[in-house]
Amino acid sequence: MTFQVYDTTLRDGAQREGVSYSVVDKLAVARLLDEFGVGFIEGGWPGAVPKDTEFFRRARTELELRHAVLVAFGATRRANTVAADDPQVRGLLEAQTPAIALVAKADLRHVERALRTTAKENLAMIHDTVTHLVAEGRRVFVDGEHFYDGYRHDPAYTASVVETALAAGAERFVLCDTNGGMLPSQVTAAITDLTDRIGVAPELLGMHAQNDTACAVANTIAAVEAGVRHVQGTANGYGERPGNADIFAVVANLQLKLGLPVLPEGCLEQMVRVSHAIAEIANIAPDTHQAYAGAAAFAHKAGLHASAIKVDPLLYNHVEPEVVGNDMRILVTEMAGRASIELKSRELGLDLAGHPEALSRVTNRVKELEAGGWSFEAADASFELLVRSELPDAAPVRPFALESYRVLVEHREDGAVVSEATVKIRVRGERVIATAEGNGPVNALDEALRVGLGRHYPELREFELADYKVRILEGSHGTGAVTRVLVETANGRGGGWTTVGVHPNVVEASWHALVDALTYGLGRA
Ligand SMILES: CC(=O)SCCNC(=O)CCNC(=O)[C@H](O)C(C)(C)COP(=O)(O)OP(=O)(O)OC[C@H]1O[C@@H](n2cnc3c(N)ncnc32)[C@H](O)[C@@H]1OP(=O)(O)O
Ligand SMILES: CC(=O)C(=O)O
Repeated sequence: MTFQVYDTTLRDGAQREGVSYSVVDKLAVARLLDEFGVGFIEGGWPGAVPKDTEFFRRARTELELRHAVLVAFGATRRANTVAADDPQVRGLLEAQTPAIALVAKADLRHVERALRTTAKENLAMIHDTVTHLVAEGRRVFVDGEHFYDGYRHDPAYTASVVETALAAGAERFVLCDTNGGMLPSQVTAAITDLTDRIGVAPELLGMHAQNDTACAVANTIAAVEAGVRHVQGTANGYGERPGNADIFAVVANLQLKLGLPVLPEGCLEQMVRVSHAIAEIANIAPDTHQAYAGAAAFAHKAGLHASAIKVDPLLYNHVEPEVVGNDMRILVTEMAGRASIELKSRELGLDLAGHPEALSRVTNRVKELEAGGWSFEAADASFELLVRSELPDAAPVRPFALESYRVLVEHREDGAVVSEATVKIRVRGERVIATAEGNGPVNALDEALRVGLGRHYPELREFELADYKVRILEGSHGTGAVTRVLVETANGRGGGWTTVGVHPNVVEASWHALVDALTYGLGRA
């Protein structure tokens, strides 16, 4: 039986607090999920949510899916009605999707207290709705809401819900951990007990796990290990409350750990791109530390890790990052050893392997500076300048020598605050004095430097101060507080670099970061 990867980013994922997709967003997310190779895309609840109705209407002409089947989601008919006459069920057919997912009550307490109907009528609601939709030519999935809680409370009744749905023609019965309270061992036990009790083939079952115990991915994998062959999840784990099973981690675990080829060839490598693109559309900052897809998923800080990675990257990576479209990165911090510095330098195109003394000097310097509040982790450009200054053949060309700088901040009578900076520098043998105004002292200093250097370095015009971050670091060991400044510079062609400066005085800290930014940028230009 074919393994089914079923995505519900556009339905359950849209139930996450703060997410609100437009129809255009939903179409774009569906295209991305298709590129990732999922087999099913649950697009929303037509008839209940107007945007979802519109999504399915536009999908008919605007979506060309290569891998996925579009699924409309809804509920069984209401109690004591006829499925064919239920407007909500009609809405599902009007979406004109090849497949429909029905949420059905699988916990007797919900039947009696939320639906306020009888055990028997709930089974009839499921049976009638499934047979009606199957007769209309639809593939039907039944999501058994609160399956696990219901199975604990009254296993015989919950098992009869599963039997009713499958007997009515449902393609899969999906075991939902709706409240997300299960642990993997409990999932395994329930599935084993259910299959023993009613003799259902586990391949006919699916798994839908909410993440309230932070076990959604683990619970999904446990279900697969118990024989389930349909998994549901959402991009980046978006979903109601803490979310859903992250479909990227689920699929990667299935392919790379259990050896199940659940995606078409070449699709797993799309993971990072698709994950980040969907985060962008959802307007949620990508989770740097997300397993597999996060920017830090293969980032190594500890010196000992780097020393083994130098021998073989797989000694400290559980898989090769490239298989999910990610990259390994070495972070340079106070925890770096010589191997970290060597590997990071290699990443930047600088070979320190043949310069053991320079390598030791850079390692010691990084440790010293980090102890004083510097941070090179996010400031590759400053790190590169530090390495280059230790390599005779690669030493950075300093574009100017400083004689002095001065910054004034003027609060005028009308409330305007203006900053003015003057720099006195030597550029290619010439003494230059330049003054400029800015909306703050750092902006004024940056402008004054550009005025002073502009005639000799016209390429400076392309550089732009893109971001500026300040952090006050509390003093320790009897030292005063220092200020750390990170400056991000854009090169006007979509690229950029980050530099760092540290000093008790914020202007001086900024000056260091600015000078590094210009030195690095001009060196590259
Ligand atoms: C576990 C999940 O996440 S399932 C997905 C849930 N998603 C959503 O709820 C998002 C979309 N929902 C909606 O737009 C609305 O809730 C609607 C259109 C579905 C229903 O809206 P309303 O008719 O105003 O009802 P309301 O939301 O207050 O209550 C739901 C009704 O559906 C009934 N119901 C709940 N589950 C089911 C079910 N599985 N089968 C049939 N009826 C159900 C409830 O008993 C309640 O009926 P009542 O009005 O007679 O009390
Ligand atoms: C269907 C669903 O989203 C749930 O039971 O959690």
